[in-house]
Amino acid sequence: MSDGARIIRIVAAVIRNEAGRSLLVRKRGATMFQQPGGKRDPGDADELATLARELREELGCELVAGSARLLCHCSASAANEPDRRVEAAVYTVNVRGEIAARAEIEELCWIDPAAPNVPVARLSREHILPLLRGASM
Ligand SMILES: Nc1nc2c([nH]c(=O)n2[C@H]2C[C@H](O)[C@@H](COP(=O)(O)OP(=O)(O)OP(=O)(O)O)O2)c(=O)[nH]1
Repeated sequence: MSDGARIIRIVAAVIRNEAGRSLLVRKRGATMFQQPGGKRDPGDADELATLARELREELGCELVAGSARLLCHCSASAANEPDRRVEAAVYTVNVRGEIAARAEIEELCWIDPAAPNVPVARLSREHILPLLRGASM
């Protein structure tokens, strides 16, 4: 596989509640929890359009316009495809509406970024959760 084919580009969301816990999702058939989000579709105007669409599809909630802040760009081996790397643009966002597992999402979990009590995919565990520790963004 060429280097380009090995890379999966995604846009990912950090959603936090009042207690500072962060929302992770587990897809059907997967064991690891990861950030809500996904790959850009050809019809998406930009990264935030991708994020808004994925949040609607996966969680049934709406991205609050103007709330997204770029947290980081990061990369790790992909959770569900070990021979590939995932490269992510990660945004902290506010959402509106009730959050519920939809489509291919089997389980939701609000974790303490400093002490997740579920198995967490590498991108989140190594790069994203460390940025959230002690911060109540
Ligand atoms: N969404 C998301 N994907 C992640 C994370 N960490 C990580 O390794 N991945 C991997 C899992 C998958 O191999 C790939 C993303 O694929 P995906 O299946 O979530 O994206 P998608 O919803 O757009 O895909 P698709 O079902 O439309 O094909 O990136 C993460 O925190 N969030």
